[in-house]
Amino acid sequence: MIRAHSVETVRAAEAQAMAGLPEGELMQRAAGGLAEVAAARLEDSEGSTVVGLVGSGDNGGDTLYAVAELADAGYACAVVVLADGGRDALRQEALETAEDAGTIVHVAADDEEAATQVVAEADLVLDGIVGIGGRPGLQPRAARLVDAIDDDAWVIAVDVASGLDPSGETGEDDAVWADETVTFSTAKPAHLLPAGEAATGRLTVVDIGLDLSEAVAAVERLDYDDVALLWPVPGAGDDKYSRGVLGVVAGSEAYPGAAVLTTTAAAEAGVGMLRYVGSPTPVGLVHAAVPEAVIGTGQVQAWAVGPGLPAEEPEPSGHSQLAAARVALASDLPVVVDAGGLELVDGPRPAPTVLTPHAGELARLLTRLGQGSAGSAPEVTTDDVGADPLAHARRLADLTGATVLLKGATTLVVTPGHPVRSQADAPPWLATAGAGDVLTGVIGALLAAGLEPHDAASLGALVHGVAADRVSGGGPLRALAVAHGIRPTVRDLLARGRTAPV
Ligand SMILES: NC(=O)C1=CN([C@@H]2O[C@H](COP(=O)(O)OP(=O)(O)OC[C@H]3O[C@@H](n4cnc5c(N)ncnc54)[C@H](O)[C@@H]3O)[C@@H](O)[C@H]2O)[C@@H](O)CC1
Ligand SMILES: Nc1ncnc2c1ncn2[C@@H]1O[C@H](COP(=O)(O)OP(=O)(O)O)[C@@H](O)[C@H]1O
Ligand SMILES: [K+]
Repeated sequence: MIRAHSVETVRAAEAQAMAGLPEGELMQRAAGGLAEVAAARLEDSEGSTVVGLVGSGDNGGDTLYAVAELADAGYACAVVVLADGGRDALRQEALETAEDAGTIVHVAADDEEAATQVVAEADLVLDGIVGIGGRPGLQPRAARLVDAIDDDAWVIAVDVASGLDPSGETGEDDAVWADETVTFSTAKPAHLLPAGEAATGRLTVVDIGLDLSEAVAAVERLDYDDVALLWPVPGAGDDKYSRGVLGVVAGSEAYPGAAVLTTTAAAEAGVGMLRYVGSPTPVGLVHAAVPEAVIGTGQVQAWAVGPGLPAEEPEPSGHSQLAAARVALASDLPVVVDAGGLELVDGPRPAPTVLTPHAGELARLLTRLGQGSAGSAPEVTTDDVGADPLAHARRLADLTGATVLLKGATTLVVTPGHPVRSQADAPPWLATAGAGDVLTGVIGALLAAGLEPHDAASLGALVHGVAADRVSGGGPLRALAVAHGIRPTVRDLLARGRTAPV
């Protein structure tokens, strides 16, 4: 699992570590790790020129010491001082170390043209303008210099791409767009959340010896090795009932295919048994596509409700299905709710619940629930959710007490009282009709097996994304192929856990 810690948590761990170390030791470790990564990238690209953009804080200090090491190693190095107050605003010791190693120093406020030219010619740029002490956005001069960076240069953000909100709460267009971020001891929330992830680029964590083992993470991301830890694997004493029965209420006369996608995905995820509740057309399709499924209601351990259910009043043949959906939602069993099922959600349920909206569904649901309780709450639009996905997912989680899985390129899983999980495993090809129905089936299978909603949702998102990536192989995919990709994906990810890491 990749963990990101808040700025406050990192600063506390830093203070604790500093108490037992000589002054400046952490910065030396950070600079050493940074220089090592930078040298490796220069070697790979056969680059020779380095420019450090240096702000007034410790992020600039890291950068100056790293540039000094690179200059010592023979690279042609310069720094551009962006701090208000020029050279005087910097740590003099760090600046002198860089200069003594042969680094050329430009002060942007004194000669912006010369600074711009040296930036434009660099093969590798170290962004040390601001780190975790940064406020969102770049000052105009910094923005102009960042604009001058050559498209072919390799841009390494030191700790956090300058201009981002380190907490990843607010998005910011005016930021350094890094190819890679070298961060220290732990990721920061901006690295894993939609607001900062794209500007972060590849994330490299350099250990500088901060102890965060007891610290609560702000954001988590499951990785491949977590599958073997979390996936429900049957034992010799299990039978189909003990492994978990999933009831699926999905598909309709209008959208019969959703029933096939959801049940196929649940079957591929290895559910103990499947019950399917629907009207005649989807029943016929499920019979043909998933002969393992038993038709009709019965005892289950969890429900998957909603893919392909009409949001409006169903055709007469769908009335008993709609009633089954309402019974499932009113039950004390775990339920994953998607698509049309979300229209039936009117507040907290007293049982484990996963709600899986995309941005538009989340906007509609928040508008409805907000207006239901306050009477005059403003409408929430899809654009509002897109601009601040995490805050809106949190709002629905707070209103319902449920786990909210907000779908997108980065899928967020928000459960009150837990660190946010953020999964970015899928290729953009997954943005295709029916892909969400597959996800619902996988999460339903995991709930039926007894996983907590937070784990079921995030593990489901991971496996769904990895399956899509395999099926795509860089090209188009269809939702049914993703459903059929779940089984080999889980098999291979489980096998990873049984062998040495590769
Ligand atoms: N906390 C830690 O554990 C460690 C931190 N280190 C480094 O120290 C950094 C944090 O250093 P600081 O606390 O000095 O903070 P920063 O270096 O991130 O920046 C703070 C300075 O930048 C100014 N500033 C903030 N936002 C700005 C903006 N948008 N435009 C222009 N100026 C802005 C502030 O007024 C302040 O003077 C980390 O990111 C990391 O690079 C490392 O040296 C080693 C260990
Ligand atoms: N740009 C993207 N990159 C990767 N995955 C994406 C992207 N956009 C959407 N997805 C994923 O594709 C799926 C789409 O689901 P959904 O919107 O519910 O479609 P449908 O309702 O047609 O099944 C979700 O799992 C979502 O996270
Ligand atoms: K930075």
